[in-house]
Amino acid sequence: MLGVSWACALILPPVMEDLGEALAAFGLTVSTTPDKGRCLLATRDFSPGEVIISQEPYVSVPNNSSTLRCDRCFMSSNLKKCSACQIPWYCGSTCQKLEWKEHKLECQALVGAGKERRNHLTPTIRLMIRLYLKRKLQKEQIIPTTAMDNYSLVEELVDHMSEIEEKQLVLYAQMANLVNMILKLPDVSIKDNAQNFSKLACNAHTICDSELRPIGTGLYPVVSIINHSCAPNSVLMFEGRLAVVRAVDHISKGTEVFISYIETAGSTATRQKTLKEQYLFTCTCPCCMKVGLQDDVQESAILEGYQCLNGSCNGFLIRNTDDKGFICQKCGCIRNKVEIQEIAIELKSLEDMASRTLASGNYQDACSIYKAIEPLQLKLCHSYSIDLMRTRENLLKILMELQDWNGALTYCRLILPLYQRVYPSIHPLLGLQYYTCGKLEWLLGETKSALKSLTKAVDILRITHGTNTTFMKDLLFRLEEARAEAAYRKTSIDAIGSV
Ligand SMILES: C[S@@+](CC[C@H](N)C(=O)[O-])C[C@H]1O[C@@H](n2cnc3c(N)ncnc32)[C@H](O)[C@@H]1O
Repeated sequence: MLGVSWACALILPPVMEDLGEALAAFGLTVSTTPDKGRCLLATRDFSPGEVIISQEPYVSVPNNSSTLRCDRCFMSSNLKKCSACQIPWYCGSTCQKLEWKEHKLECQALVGAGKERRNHLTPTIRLMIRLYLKRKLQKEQIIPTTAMDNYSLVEELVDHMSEIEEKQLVLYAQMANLVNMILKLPDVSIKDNAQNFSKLACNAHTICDSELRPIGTGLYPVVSIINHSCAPNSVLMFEGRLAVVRAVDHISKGTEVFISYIETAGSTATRQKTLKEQYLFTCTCPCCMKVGLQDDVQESAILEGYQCLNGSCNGFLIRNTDDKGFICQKCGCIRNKVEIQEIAIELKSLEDMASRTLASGNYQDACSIYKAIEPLQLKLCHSYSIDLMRTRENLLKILMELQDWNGALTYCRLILPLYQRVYPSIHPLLGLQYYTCGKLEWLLGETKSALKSLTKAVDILRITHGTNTTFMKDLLFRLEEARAEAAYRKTSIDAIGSV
C-alpha cells in the first residue's frame, strides 16, 4: 500500500486550503503523486465499514430510464413533473422547493430551447447545463459556496484533453454547441465547454441504488480525488444521491484511499483495457503488476479462455506456438482452433438474439435462449468463465421476473462460487447475492439455509452499505425474522424429541 513518504510536498491553491480544513475533519488530506496526480490520503486509521468521506453532488441528474425519479432525492414514488419545462420530476413540494433556486434558471433555459430540443436532452447535456447554472448562482451568491461545494473544485479536475482522439473532441464540441445554444452564456467558450465534457467523462460517477442498479449521474469533485485500484481498500456507495465512501479493509494512517472505477471481474488485460479507454491511464495496482506472471496468465485463461476437452481435467488452456489451437497446461490435450471458432460463432449469434429478446421484455423466450447458451458455454469455456457468469446472472434476473423461485434459487446458488472467485470477500455484489439467496430460501421455506445466507449478507453489507438505510434495516429485520423462526423450529423439534 502506498504511504505518505513518497507524496510530493504541496503548495496548495486557496481553494485547496479550505478543502484541506474540511478534509482534516474527516481524517483525510490531499497529496500528489508523479504517476497518478492528486490522491486522497488517510491521516488516521479507518476500520472496515467506517465512513471515510461523504459528499452531496455538485450537480446530479437522474437517468432517462423507464423508472422516473425525483430530481433531488432520486425516489421514484408520487412523482409530479415541473409544469413549466416538463423535464424534472419531484416527489413532493419539499424536494421541488429545495431544488427551485437551481432549477429556476434551468427551467427558463429549457422552456426557451423549445420542445423539440428539450425532448432530446441527454443526462450528460443536462448535467453540463446544471454545472454552468450552479457556477453562475454561486458566483452571484444566490446559493452558498462551501469548502466542498464550489466550482473551483471542478476547475481542479483532470480532463486529459491532450490525449483525447479527434473524433471524441468533435463530439464534445457538438455537445458543447448544444449547451451554448440552450444557455446562451456569453462567458463560456466552446473550447472550455468541451473541456468540461472531458472532465465529466473521467470524473462523474454513476449513481446507483442500494442494489447497485444505475439510477443517475453526479459530479462529486472531492470524491473524484480518489484514485483507482483493482484491489481497492474502500467502496463508493450512494444513499439517494449522497456519495458515501466506506473502508472495506483496515486503512492505516498515511495510506492512500482507493476505490474501483470499474467492474473488477475479468482478466488483467480486460481491466487495463477498460481503464485505458475510459480513464486514460495504465493501472499499476498490485493486481495489475502481476500481468504476464504465471498465476495471472492462469487466472486470465480460466476467466476468459477455453475449457480442456478432457472432461475430467480442469486445466487452463493457452494458445499453442503454431497458433493452430490451444493446449491444456495440465494434461497437454490440444483443442483445435476451428472447433473453438465454430462454437464461438454459434454462441455469438445466440447471445445477440438473447439480449434483443430480453430487452423487448419477452422473458419466456429469453429464458429458453439463455438456457441454450449455458451448455454451449460449458462446452467451450472454463466453469469459472465470466461469460458463463453473465449468462447465469441473466437467467437469475429472468427467472425472478417470471416468479420461478425454485429456478431462481438454483441459479443464485450457481453464481455464488463464481462471485467468491472473482470478488474479494467484502464486496457489495457478493453481499447482495447472499441476500437474494437468503430471500429465495426464506420464501421457499428453507429457513436454516436462509438464516445462513442472510447472516453472510449482513456480514458483508454492513461494511459496504452501513446499517442506517431503509435497505439495510429491511435486511436486518429479515435476519431477525429468520433467527426467530429457526429458534422456534428448534424448540418445537426439541420438545417433540423429549416427549
Ligand atoms: C477521478 S480522477 C482521480 C483524481 C486525479 N488523480 C486528480 O489528480 O484529480 C481520475 C484520473 O486520475 C488518474 N488515476 C486514477 N487512478 C489512477 C491509477 N491507479 N494510476 C494512475 N492514474 C490514476 C487518471 O488520470 C484518471 O483519469
